[in-house]
Amino acid sequence: YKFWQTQPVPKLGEKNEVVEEGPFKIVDIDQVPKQPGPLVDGFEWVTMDLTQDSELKEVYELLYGHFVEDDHGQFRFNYSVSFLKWALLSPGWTKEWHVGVRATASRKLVAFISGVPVELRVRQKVLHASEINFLCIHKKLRAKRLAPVLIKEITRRCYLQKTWQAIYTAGVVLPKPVSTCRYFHRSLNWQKLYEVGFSPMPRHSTVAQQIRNYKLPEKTSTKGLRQMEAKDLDAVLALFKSYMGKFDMAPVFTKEEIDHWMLHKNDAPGDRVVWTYVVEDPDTKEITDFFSFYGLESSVIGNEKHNNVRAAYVFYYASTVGLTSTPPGENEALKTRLNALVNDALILAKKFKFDVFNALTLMDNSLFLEQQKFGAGDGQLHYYLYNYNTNTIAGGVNRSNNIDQNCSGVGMVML
Ligand SMILES: CCCCCCCCCCCCCC(=O)SCCNC(=O)CCNC(=O)[C@H](O)C(C)(C)COP(=O)(O)OP(=O)(O)OC[C@H]1O[C@@H](n2cnc3c(N)ncnc32)[C@H](O)[C@@H]1OP(=O)(O)O
Ligand SMILES: Cc1c(COc2ccc(F)c(F)c2F)oc2cccc(OCCCNCc3cccnc3)c12
Repeated sequence: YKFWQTQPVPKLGEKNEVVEEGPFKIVDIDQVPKQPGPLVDGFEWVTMDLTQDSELKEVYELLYGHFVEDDHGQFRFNYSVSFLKWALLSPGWTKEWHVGVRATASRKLVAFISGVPVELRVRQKVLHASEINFLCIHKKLRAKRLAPVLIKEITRRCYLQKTWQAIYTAGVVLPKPVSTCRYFHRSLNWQKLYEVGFSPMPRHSTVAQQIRNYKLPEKTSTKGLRQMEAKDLDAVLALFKSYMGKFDMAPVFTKEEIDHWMLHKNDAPGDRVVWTYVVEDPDTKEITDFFSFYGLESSVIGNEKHNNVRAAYVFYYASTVGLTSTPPGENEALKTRLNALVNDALILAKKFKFDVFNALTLMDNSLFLEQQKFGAGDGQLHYYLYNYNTNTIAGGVNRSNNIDQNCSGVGMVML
């Protein structure tokens, strides 16, 4: 960790004594360089303009070929252009935080890192932070210590905008996870997941038996369930605010952010990214629950029958049933309600042709994962905070990496 031990982050290995939470360092903005640091010869810094479809397409192509793969190099995320627009042009975005590296001669985009602003509550403190994602270096430029250069550059640009903290996730262990969640998957199209090599055939089972095991009803069952509309914004905002208050770490969204992150715009060009449903009590007309999921494809590398897997990911949700101080693990009403809602979400995701429904062990997900037939994945997602000393937050898994019914303190879903 030659680079990370120079950074304002906790050291790995330090025993977890309780700390007073706060920044590691107070930054003097006058000391922050006004210009980027040097890049290796033949390459130059660029600030992307992602309002230009041509530049958005360049980021898409870079990520399509060079972003996160699974350990066996079988799958690679395939973030769509409309997904990247949604993720990177969110309320308060600035082009300064869309950082690229181009080869000077060819103009080819060879590296990228991004940030978008988020008001992030960590226990009782709200941080004006940057959500860092899409760090990507072309495969031909790997292992040249370019990542620390990119990280230092986006740090400089965040500091110049008086943003002293950041949140980021990674599948790799770095100094030092604030929380760790585990991947879970619920098959929707078992045969395809088997054919792409994602789902193994359990011993003594058959394709027919597996398909039967994951069969879902045609219709949803929750009374009053319907797609979210603009008229629901205030109700969803209020419900989100009170539900998310129970987690140690969660975003504080404005109405504009609920609109952006939850509401699909029917006239938006390109493929749909987010699906949000509300439950309207037929009598009181009150919005008692909502849930959402986002769509993200993974390219299948080297499979003659399929080149994509369509995955839906659990996004945010809330239920009035969960607004009690009862510990979630003891809130049978919440467990019942969430299982009904997620079962409906599975039915809807299958209707929208998703092959798999993915979830982490964060929020109150451990209340439905087993009952809804999610299987544990071999991936883990580590959460990190930059320049903020934080006591560990429960990630919904225990020391032996199994579901912890006491749920999780993580209420921040990263894309
Ligand atoms: C206040 C504002 C602050 C803003 C910034 C907050 C921090 C943001 C931090 C970034 C959040 C990103 C969130 C996401 O997007 S996570 C997804 C990251 N992207 C990928 O996995 C895509 C495929 N992989 C690649 O493109 C490259 O392998 C990357 C770019 C990942 C590393 O390139 P490369 O393989 O050519 O290595 P190097 O020789 O240049 O550099 C080696 C150094 O880099 C450290 N490394 C390796 N992987 C990661 C990683 N995922 N996060 C942080 N650090 C990482 C590594 O420990 C070593 O440092 P040290 O061990 O010597 O110390
Ligand atoms: C990723 C991921 C998986 C792997 O999913 C599949 C991969 C290939 C398949 F064929 C398939 F069917 C999958 F379900 O299962 C998950 C379950 C829960 C959450 C998951 O990813 C959380 C979103 C991660 N964002 C990408 C990322 C990762 C690391 C750093 N920055 C961004 C995942």
